[in-house]
Amino acid sequence: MKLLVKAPAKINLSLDVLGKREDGYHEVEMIMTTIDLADRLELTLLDKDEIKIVSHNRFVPDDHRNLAYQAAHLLKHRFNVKQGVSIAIEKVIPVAAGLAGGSSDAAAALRGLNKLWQLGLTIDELAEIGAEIGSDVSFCVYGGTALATGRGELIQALPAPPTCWVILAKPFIGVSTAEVYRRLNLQGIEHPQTLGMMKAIENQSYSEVCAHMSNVLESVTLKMHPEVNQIKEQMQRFGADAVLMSGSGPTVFGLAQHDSRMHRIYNGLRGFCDQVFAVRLLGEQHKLD
Ligand SMILES: C[C@@](CO)(OP(=O)(O)O)[C@H](O)COP(=O)(O)OP(=O)(O)OC[C@H]1O[C@@H](n2ccc(N)nc2=O)[C@H](O)[C@@H]1O
Ligand SMILES: Nc1ncnc2c1ncn2[C@@H]1O[C@H](COP(=O)(O)OP(=O)(O)O)[C@@H](O)[C@H]1O
Repeated sequence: MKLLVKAPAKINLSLDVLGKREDGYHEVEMIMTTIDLADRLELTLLDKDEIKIVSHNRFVPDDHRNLAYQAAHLLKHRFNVKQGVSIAIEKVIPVAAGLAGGSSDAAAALRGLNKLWQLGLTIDELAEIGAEIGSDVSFCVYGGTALATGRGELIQALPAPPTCWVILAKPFIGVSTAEVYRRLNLQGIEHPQTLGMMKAIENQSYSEVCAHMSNVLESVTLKMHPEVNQIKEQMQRFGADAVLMSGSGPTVFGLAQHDSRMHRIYNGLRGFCDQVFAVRLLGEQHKLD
C-alpha cells in the first residue's frame, strides 16, 4: 500500500525572541504561515521491519538523521508497529534555508503514517509528538497560519493573511539554526509587534501586514552573510511591498499583490540567486492531505 503526502514550506511573517530558557532553547513569538512550495513524500508499507529513506538530494540525509525517519521511528516504537515503511522524499524546498523543509517532511510523515499504520491519533496528538522531533514540527503538522510560542511548539491558529504573491530567493549558502540562536545578542534588539501583526491579519489589511513584518534573527544572519542583505535590497528595488528573511535564513521573501510586480521581482532576482520561486500563501489552517 502507498500514500502520497505533501509537505509545504513555511515563512515567518514575524519572529521575536523573548529570552533564553534554562533548557538552552529560546522563548519565541512567531507568526508563521505555509506557502505553496512543497516536498512530496511517497510512503510505502514494507513487510520487512525497517524504515527506509529514499532521497536523491545530496543535502538530505538518508538515515536516522533525516527528520522524516525520526518521525517514523518515534511512531513505530511508541505504538509498537510491526510493519516497516519506505519514505521516498521528492525535495522541492531548499535545504537549510529557514523554510522548515525537514520539519515539514517529519510532519507529513506523522500525518501519513497515522493513516497507513491506522494509529487513530488526533492532529493535536500528532503535533505533540512532532515537538519531540523539532520546535517547528508541531506548526507543520497543522499548517495554515498560526501564532507559535514557547520554543515554537505551542500553536494558536490564526485566520488566513490577505491574498498575495510570495517571491522567495535563496543564496547559495546554508545557515545553521543553532548557530544563529547562539550568536543572537538579546541586548538592544528591536522587538517586532506581534500583536500588531495578528490584528493586521484579522483585519485583512495587506498594508498593515507589510508594515509589521520583522525578524530579530536578521541581526545575526545579515552580519554573517552580507549577501542576504544584498538580496533584500534587490527585492526592494524590483518593487516588493515588504521584504524579510525567513526564520534563521538565508532565504529572503518579498510580498507583492499584482501579477506584473511578481513577474518583475521574480525575473529580476533570477540573475542573482540560484533558487528563486514565486508562490501563493496556503492561508488558513486546513486539512492537509
Ligand atoms: C528559526 C526557526 C523559526 O521558525 O526556523 P528555521 O530557520 O530553522 O526554519 C525555528 O525557531 C527553528 O526551529 P527548528 O529548526 O525546528 O529548531 P530545533 O531543531 O528545535 O532546534 C535547533 C537548535 O536551534 C536552537 N533553538 C531552536 C528553537 C528555539 N526556540 N530556540 C533555540 O535556541 C537550539 O540551539 C536548538 O538546538
Ligand atoms: N527531510 C529533510 N529534509 C531536509 N533536511 C533535512 C531533512 N532531515 C534532516 N535534515 C537536516 O536538517 C538540516 C536543516 O534542514 P531544513 O529543515 O531544510 O532547514 P531549516 O531548519 O533552516 O528550515 C539540513 O542541513 C539537513 O542535514
